[in-house]
Amino acid sequence: MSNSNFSIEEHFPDMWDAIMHDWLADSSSESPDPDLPAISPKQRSLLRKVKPVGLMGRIVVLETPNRWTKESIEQDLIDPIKHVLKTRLDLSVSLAITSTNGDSADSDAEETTHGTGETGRGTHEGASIPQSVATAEDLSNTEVEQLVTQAEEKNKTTTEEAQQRREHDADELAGQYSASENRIDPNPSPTPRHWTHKEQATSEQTYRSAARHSSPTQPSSNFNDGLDGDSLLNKNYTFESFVVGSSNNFAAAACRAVAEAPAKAYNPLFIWGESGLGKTHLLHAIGHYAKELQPNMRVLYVSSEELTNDFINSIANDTRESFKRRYRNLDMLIVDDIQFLQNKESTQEEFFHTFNALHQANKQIVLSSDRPPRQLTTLEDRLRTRFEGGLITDVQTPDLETRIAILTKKAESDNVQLPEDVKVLIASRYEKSIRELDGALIRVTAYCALSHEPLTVETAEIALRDISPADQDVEIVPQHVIEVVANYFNLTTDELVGKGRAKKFVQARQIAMYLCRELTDLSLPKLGSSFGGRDHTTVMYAERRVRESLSENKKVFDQVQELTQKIKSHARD
Ligand SMILES: Nc1ncnc2c1ncn2[C@@H]1O[C@H](COP(=O)(O)OP(=O)(O)OP(=O)(O)O)[C@@H](O)[C@H]1O
Repeated sequence: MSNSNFSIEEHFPDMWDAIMHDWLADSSSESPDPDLPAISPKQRSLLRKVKPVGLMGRIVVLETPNRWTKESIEQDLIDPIKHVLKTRLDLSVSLAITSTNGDSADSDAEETTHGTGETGRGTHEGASIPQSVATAEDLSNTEVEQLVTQAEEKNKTTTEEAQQRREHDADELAGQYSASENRIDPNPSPTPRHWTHKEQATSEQTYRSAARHSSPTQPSSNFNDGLDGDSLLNKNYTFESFVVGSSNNFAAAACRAVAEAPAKAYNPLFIWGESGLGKTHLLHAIGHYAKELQPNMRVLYVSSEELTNDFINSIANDTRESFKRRYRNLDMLIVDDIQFLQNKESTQEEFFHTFNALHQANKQIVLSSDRPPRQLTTLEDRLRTRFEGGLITDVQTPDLETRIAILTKKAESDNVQLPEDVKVLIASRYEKSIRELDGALIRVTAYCALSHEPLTVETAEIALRDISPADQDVEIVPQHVIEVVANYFNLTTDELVGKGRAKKFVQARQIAMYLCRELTDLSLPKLGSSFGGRDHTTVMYAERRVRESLSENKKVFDQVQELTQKIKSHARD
């Protein structure tokens, strides 16, 4: 098999991570994909505990931390998981679930179903495993255990191979893939699915995406966008990956101090600054570093939106006590984007008590916002005063040198060879937000990979033409974007911003949200309200989804480029 062939088995753990991540994000979004089954909070928490061991033939081998989780998944989630894998990978599979604490033997399969003729038997790479089974129950316990061993062995080998390949593959760019029996989608649909994009991706890009989910040398173990266990910390956001410059050195130093001496240095620590300047990154970095220094530390990162949802659910499900336990039995509580608590009175009330309980117990609290506490005018005074009681620090727009350093770091971590002059070009154009800087880097590398062009200033110019700040004197408002995108996809503007969940609406809507985020300066909540009063998290989700597709799918890339041009000329008219 050529190095550039795409094998589902080889990439299965990463694909599982990405698919589950999407499913979870989708299930809490306001306009969930109708193709994905709805899941309850309990099912979400169960899914988070599943580790993909591998894909063996048509059997997906999954590991759970204990028997209870395993049994609950078998009871509640087998069919939804199969459905999602079928939808996303066009793969009909059965699931073999095990638990790590050795109790799988008494909880899994029905020995009696064996040899009935219903269950096909075959060999896979010399090992005796079932080829087609209707459900996980068709497997015996011994077979499940065998599968786990085989899948782990296989993972080990493919991970090593992948690592070697990556070292040689930097120049194997888009298009150099060929058909194989393991191709994901032999009949690509007119609207490509996420993993169809992967087929088109370069081996380098495949790993770029994989690297975002797992360490390059380790099999992936967790799907939540690289989220780390119960703390919900994103593994990519560490101090090591954070570039310190004059715009953020005070904030970064305060964050380190808090991680090194929680509840001693500054409590609470309040970080504020405009969108895309690294607040969230720093919050996660504090959590990681604190846990590195004190592994038993109980750290929790939540956005204020999640905090609000948790609180509302605790009322709806009558689980106030467990809410309190979750938030008060912590050593460090990190709450992002606290400005979204404004106008949410009961959540503010509850948070006030949580804050007091933690503070009095000498536990660390870290908060972020898009503005300083005194400008959180609709927040209750007593909360604002609490926030002002610790250290307040801000992050500012980075200078050119820092922006170049950030690009260098990002390119390195994505295994992209970025020439110095291209770095300077991008860094000197995108000054206001590091998210924008990253977006520009993605457009440039995606353009070169997808069009087989070398990465040069000339190709970067072409890739960035439509988002060049030279055009930023044109004022674009969401209505421009909505009209142009609706027209482009043959929809009415009402359909575009409406509640329709058919794929054609959802995809066009997500692209429109992405373009609004890129081409306007409006805040997430404002954009949410431009799209039929949706929540800001829906816009965030749409943005992430389109960003991912952009670097992996030529069709989406071209659509976004073309639409950008059309929107700008529409705004000029
Ligand atoms: N100094 C930095 N070094 C490396 N990457 C950075 C730095 N600052 C920001 N980033 C990256 O820029 C992107 C946006 O940063 P982040 O999400 O932390 O911004 P934010 O200030 O929380 O924005 P928002 O208020 O919109 O949530 C992330 O991918 C982050 O890793």
